[in-house]
Amino acid sequence: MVTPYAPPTIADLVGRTPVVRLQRLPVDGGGMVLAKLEGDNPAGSVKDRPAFSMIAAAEQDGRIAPGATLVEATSGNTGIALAAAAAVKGYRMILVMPAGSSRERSLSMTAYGAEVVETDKEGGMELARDTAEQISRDTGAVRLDQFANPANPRAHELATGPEIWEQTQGTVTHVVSSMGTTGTVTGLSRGLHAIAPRVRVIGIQPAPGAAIPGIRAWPPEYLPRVFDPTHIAEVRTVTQERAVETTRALARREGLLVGMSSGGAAAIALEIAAEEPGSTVVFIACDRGDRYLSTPLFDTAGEQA
Ligand SMILES: Cc1ncc(COP(=O)(O)O)c(C=O)c1O
Repeated sequence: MVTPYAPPTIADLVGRTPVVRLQRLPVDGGGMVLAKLEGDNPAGSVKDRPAFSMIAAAEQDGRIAPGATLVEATSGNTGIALAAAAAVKGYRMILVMPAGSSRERSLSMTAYGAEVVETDKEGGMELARDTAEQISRDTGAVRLDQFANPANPRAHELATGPEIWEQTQGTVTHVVSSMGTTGTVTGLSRGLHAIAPRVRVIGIQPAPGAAIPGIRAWPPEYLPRVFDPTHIAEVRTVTQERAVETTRALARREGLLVGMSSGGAAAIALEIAAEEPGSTVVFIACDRGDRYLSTPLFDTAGEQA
């Protein structure tokens, strides 16, 4: 019997992102460093996985049906991913984000048909989260709440972690992931622990005062509910300077145009590989650098290449 042609949908293209080996950044006699390129997801970031997973879970629970309105607080990538997922599923999407995020981000969201509500920059993500809650109370819009929704880490537990194991043919020794909602680090550490408990998963947060889009060192009262440190070996901090420097080096010396949180994770991955000869260190490259071209991230005019 001939199998009928079944072309993939956009949801089918989420995940199975490539892994590439760094070639020119120095590891000084240490291990190998690999980047998992989450910017290759269809809406451009690691957040495509939880966006499609949270909407699918809400549909399965009967919390939403086509025509429903959804609301979410987001620093950017989740909003873009949710806007894409809501567009193809037929939901109205309201996204709440602090003012001052890169212009590409809000334009991408509105291009997908979402509505963007900007909150005061000084209030940060905490105010955006409180505002999304208020909109939900006032209008009945359904909150997906990526900070508390188990479908966020589950997407990484079921896919991102096992993918890393398979793609490295079981040689991975360390995985480095920067922490925003902490869904990626929590989920992939669970998924990897189930297969290979010896793999060390390292979370990255910004050093005090560092502004790295998408990641945060949370005050205890705002620590995301999805956070589960059980299988996270350690949390390291990265300065903004090192994150920026490494992001630029990834573009100029590796041909990898990624965002600043990816550069922060890469800096720590290089540090670990230098400490551990024979290691295979995978870092999560959360999104693509072209999402930041209107910001100073790659504005190196006058600097030495
Ligand atoms: C650029 C960027 N890096 C890292 C992260 C962190 O991912 P997670 O929320 O899974 O911790 C995010 C999350 O939105 C992000 O947008």
